[in-house]
Amino acid sequence: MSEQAVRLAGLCKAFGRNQVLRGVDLDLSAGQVTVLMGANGAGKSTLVKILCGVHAADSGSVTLAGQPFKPATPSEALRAGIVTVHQNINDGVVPDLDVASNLLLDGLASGGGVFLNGRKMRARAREIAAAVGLTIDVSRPVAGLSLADRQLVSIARAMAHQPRLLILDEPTSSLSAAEASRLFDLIDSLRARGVAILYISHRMSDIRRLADRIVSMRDGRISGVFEGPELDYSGAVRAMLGHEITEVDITIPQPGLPVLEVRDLVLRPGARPFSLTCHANEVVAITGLVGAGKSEFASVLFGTGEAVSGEVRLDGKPHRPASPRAAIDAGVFLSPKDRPVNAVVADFDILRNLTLPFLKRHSTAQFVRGASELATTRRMISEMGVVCQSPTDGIGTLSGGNQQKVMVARWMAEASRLLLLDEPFQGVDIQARRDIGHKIRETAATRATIVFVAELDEALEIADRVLVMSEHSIVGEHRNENIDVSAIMAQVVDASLPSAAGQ
Ligand SMILES: Nc1ncnc2c1ncn2[C@@H]1O[C@H](COP(=O)(O)OP(=O)(O)OP(=O)(O)O)[C@@H](O)[C@H]1O
Repeated sequence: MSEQAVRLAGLCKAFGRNQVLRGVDLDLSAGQVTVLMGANGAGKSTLVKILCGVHAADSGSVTLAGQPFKPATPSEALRAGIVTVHQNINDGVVPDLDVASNLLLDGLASGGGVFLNGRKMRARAREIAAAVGLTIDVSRPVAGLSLADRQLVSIARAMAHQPRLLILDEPTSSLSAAEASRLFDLIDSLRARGVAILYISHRMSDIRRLADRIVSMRDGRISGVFEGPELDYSGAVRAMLGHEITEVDITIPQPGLPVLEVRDLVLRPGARPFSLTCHANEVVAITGLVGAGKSEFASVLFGTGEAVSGEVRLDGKPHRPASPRAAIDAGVFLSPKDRPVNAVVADFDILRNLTLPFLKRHSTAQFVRGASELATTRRMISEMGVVCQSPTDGIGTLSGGNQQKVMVARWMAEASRLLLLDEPFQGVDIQARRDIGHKIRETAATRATIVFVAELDEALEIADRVLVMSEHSIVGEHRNENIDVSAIMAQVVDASLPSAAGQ
């Protein structure tokens, strides 16, 4: 039996009238990875925020190595050895500072600052970065880094401490497969050194790779604990949902008329030209590695990027939007990836966030506009299963996954010709993924052509066709019937292989 590092007993927490934690009892052991699973809004991040000193519990207790533990601030928790990598990436870094300052910040703040000059600081920062396998110019400002690199900086920063408990809240959602695998190796080595690890994720592949034990949470309570040599993954999912997962029904329709026609498009100098056609009522997925050019393609269609050459037509007419506004007016909508950074307006409520792009379309009379916005918002909250108290809740009071649902819903509330969804399943739980998948198919069947960017397993769950992108070009196209997954995987990693099906 491993040594018990942290014990939570009867933890309760409410925000106003919203009782979020309802008596959580949980033990975390040294040298063990406990995966915490729970639907969006179940209370996972709130639990984490109590452990790391962001929130205080209303009642209940935490014991750390046998001693009562009630951190009043995040730095107090950090000094006690509780290291947290948060879901919202900006919680773990200071974007205005450079990488070196971010990596050394906690030492400096706690009086451990012995770094007299910039050269020594940078050398120490490089050491910290190298310890987690991060190779990056440490004098670069964090604000200019990709989300994945920012996350690695926040992880490296956390590793600079001697963690007793390491908490990772959905750490892989914006990492490439190679970056995620590096993180998993790191977790393995920390586990071997006796660190207790609490890992929160909606990704089954992460869970299967890492879990020694799975704890399911539902409605603010622990609803199941699964351990032993054979972990019961389906049992854990059932315990977190309270029911079986409902699957998306895909009946692939005969393609309608062409809506989007792309001819000999070159996304970057030197990239291979590609062509494709997407038809009315079709659901098309694009999959590929991080950096393959999927988001760049979407940005060309949405007027935020430009191709080197080639032609795009929408309903037979040339489509070269000079701005997102021009794209929206032509009926092309884009829900960008990394929505916490790229889309959420933190100061607005759900209603304003949801209706923001369409303010002009709602009636000009103030009271009518209010009523129609409210009705749309209520409908989307219900259809997407957003867990909230009211449409006028501040967006920041929603759980991460529920914010994501609102941002995807934003673009499904109005009719479009072509709806582009970049990573619509980032941060959402397994049932929400099916619900959004269902909504995508329903929207396509009634009023749009949908092109979405996703992981292969997500693509196969809901798309009519799967396109593979590599090195800024489409290298494979597969109708989602009797699909050969290994052939797609080969194309994902090797652009030189021939396409399994022609255009
Ligand atoms: N600062 C806050 N003010 C008000 N309500 C909040 C606040 N933070 C969280 N909540 C509410 O607490 C509930 C649980 O949110 P929490 O972020 O803990 O969920 P979660 O399980 O981490 O979900 P996800 O998988 O979506 O990240 C939600 O209903 C959310 O609206």
